[in-house]
Amino acid sequence: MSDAPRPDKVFPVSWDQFHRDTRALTWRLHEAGPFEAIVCITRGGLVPAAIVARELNVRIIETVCIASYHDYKNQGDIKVMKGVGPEITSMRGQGKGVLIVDDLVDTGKTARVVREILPAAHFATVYAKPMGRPLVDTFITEVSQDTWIYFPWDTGLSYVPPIRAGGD
Ligand SMILES: O=P(O)(O)OC[C@H]1O[C@H](OP(=O)(O)OP(=O)(O)O)[C@H](O)[C@@H]1O
Ligand SMILES: Nc1nc2[nH]cnc2c(=O)[nH]1
Ligand SMILES: [Mg+2]
Repeated sequence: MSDAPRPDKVFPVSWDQFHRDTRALTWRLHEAGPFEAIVCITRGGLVPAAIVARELNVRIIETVCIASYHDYKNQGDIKVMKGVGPEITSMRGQGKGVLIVDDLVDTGKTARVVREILPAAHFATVYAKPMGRPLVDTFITEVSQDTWIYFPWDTGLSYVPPIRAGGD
């Protein structure tokens, strides 16, 4: 018996879908900008940040390194392992003109911590769950709170049994 997680609902996302969703996010951000710099929340924010930076032609990219989920669905204390550097903090107005990018917002705990660091920055995620949604300025797709999103970098192709077992 596999001890793989069995979530209530799952939302698997392919590379292709992730790229399309992030591009759609970027169209909205293009209207909300311009942005001088991107701060991505590692590690999940690295992938959308690369796509957004390419589309919006942003060359200054900083990381804020945060860990909270030790394993599937178990969130511990938020640990800021690396904050943002002086290139970002010395910018005018507490993050004005800075775009924060993450893959998703769930409970909003991570977003809250990063917003404290850069209160005037624009916060964008590709996906949002209801609890975290108020903390995000721009997102593309909302999923229910009891849904677990599987990103393409966390998954691989595998056999799926038919919906009706056996058959005759
Ligand atoms: O809204 P919250 O409940 O705080 O959850 C959202 C955060 O959880 C995930 O990161 P995680 O801490 O799992 O680290 P990772 O990005 O390195 O996978 C995700 O990438 C978000 O950053
Ligand atoms: N992969 C993934 N990480 C998360 N961290 C918090 N919520 C989620 C989720 O739904 N999927
Ligand atoms: Mg993350």
